[in-house]
Amino acid sequence: MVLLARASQYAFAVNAKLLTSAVNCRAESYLSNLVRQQAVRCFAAPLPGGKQVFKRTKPHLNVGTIGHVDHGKTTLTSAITKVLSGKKQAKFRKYEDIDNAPEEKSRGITINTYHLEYETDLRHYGHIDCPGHADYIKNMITGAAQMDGAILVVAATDGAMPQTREHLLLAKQVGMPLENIVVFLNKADEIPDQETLELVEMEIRELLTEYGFPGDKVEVIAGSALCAVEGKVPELGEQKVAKLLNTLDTKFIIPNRDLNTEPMMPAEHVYSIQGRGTVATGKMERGTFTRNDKVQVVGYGKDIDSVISGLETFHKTVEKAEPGDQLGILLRGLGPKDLRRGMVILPQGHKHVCTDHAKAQLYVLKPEEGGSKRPIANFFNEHVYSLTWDTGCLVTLSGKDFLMPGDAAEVQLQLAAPMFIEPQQRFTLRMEGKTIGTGVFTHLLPKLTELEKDKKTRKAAMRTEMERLGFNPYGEHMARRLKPDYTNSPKPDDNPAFEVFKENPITTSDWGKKK
Ligand SMILES: Nc1nc2c(ncn2[C@@H]2O[C@H](COP(=O)(O)OP(=O)(O)OP(=O)(O)O)[C@@H](O)[C@H]2O)c(=O)[nH]1
Repeated sequence: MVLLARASQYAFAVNAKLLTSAVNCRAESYLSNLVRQQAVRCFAAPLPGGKQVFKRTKPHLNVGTIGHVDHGKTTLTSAITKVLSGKKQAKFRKYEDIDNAPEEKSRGITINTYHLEYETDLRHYGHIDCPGHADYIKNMITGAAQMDGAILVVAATDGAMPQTREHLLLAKQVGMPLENIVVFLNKADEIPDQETLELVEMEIRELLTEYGFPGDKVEVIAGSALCAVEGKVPELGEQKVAKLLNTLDTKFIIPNRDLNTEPMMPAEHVYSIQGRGTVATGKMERGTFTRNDKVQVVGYGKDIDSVISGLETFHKTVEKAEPGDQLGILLRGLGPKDLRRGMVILPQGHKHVCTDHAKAQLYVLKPEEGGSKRPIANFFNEHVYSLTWDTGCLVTLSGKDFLMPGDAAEVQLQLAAPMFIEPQQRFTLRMEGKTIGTGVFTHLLPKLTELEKDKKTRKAAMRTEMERLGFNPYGEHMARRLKPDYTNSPKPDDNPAFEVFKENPITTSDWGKKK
């Protein structure tokens, strides 16, 4: 019996190690095969020695690289590990180790988020390298949901580009503290004159202020990630990366970590290990989990009971998972089809009720904020992103025919499935590859009835709306028909949704509290 337990312990330890390296890889189908193959091998030849235990010797913070495609996020991630590897505070990751999925290699872009750890003299960091390409914004959002702070990478050769703006908005939307941002003005090796660098810096500071960050106070570091990786021009490379790390250590605050509340972890990825169970990875939002805790996984209309049979962070066993930890939770008895990204792990006996219907305060972005020119009509179909989940949703308005870009209003969202929602939880609305609105859920409403969910009922409601208005408000031409008039657009001071984003961000400790 003891042997069996030992064997299974080894198997999980080794599987989990391989799994964590799998977590670090990015093509999921490729990975699940890899994990399965390796799992079989591990059972056959368990390695002696077990697993290292994660020791909390330094405060932990989750940071990540965000910014426009090709501005150098992955190169900077690699550069950080190179600089710290010299002090044995990180394992050096080459560029190819980070963008290692076949499609990433062939296209030369990041598609999935990549998680790694490093430490400085003062802190332990979980680092998430996010994709910059607009097509992979979903992965960026789930990656950003786990960050406590962001390194905005802007190529000095290009300046601010569309995803620089969109990532700033999304970073803010996930609720990271506003002071936890630093700008790395990359590719400074290609800019011969100081004046150009200063101009780009000014532009970025204005942009930060526009999005509600303290633009005049944020540290902007002009340097070159490539020089740091290649060990050239240290005053642009290594020294600037060291300065960046110093900023993370000294300027970034550690958000309030609430240990004494009901635990909650949204799953960012799900991996299955044949014969052992399923692992959900993600950031522990609040409370604590330990091995053998009885849990329930909720979301997408499911609630499934399980038991935590293993907890890991960055290849090491965790005895007690705490808020902020980037975890892999092995869930006993669950298959790969039981779980999916976006589901949330709660303790059994929790009081949370998932719903597919909620009231929210929505701000519709203007085109110059990265939004669309199209107004949002009643019964409009969009896609909503919150925590690590995303699903289709229908927007209903009250007392208004349309929401124009620049408008803020109370709306109701009818989701395609019951999801984990709490008052004050932030969300993003996207349509046709564009972020068109941001908001916060304010009230949970009772689940939709079968009649309300019925497609025919919804189509009939849209038809009635068209008849009432005397035209079709759902087509693309609406942007031409209803020209937004920004003279009536609420100013930041009287715009309640905008205010929500301006005020102090919600900390993890607020999330469990019912307002
Ligand atoms: N000259 C110069 N080139 C750089 C620098 N940093 C990165 N690059 C180059 O810029 C290109 C893009 O770099 P990546 O690190 O892949 O950019 P990214 O932002 O991670 O791209 P995505 O993840 O796909 O959004 C690569 O060819 C890098 O070698 C730098 O400091 N100077």
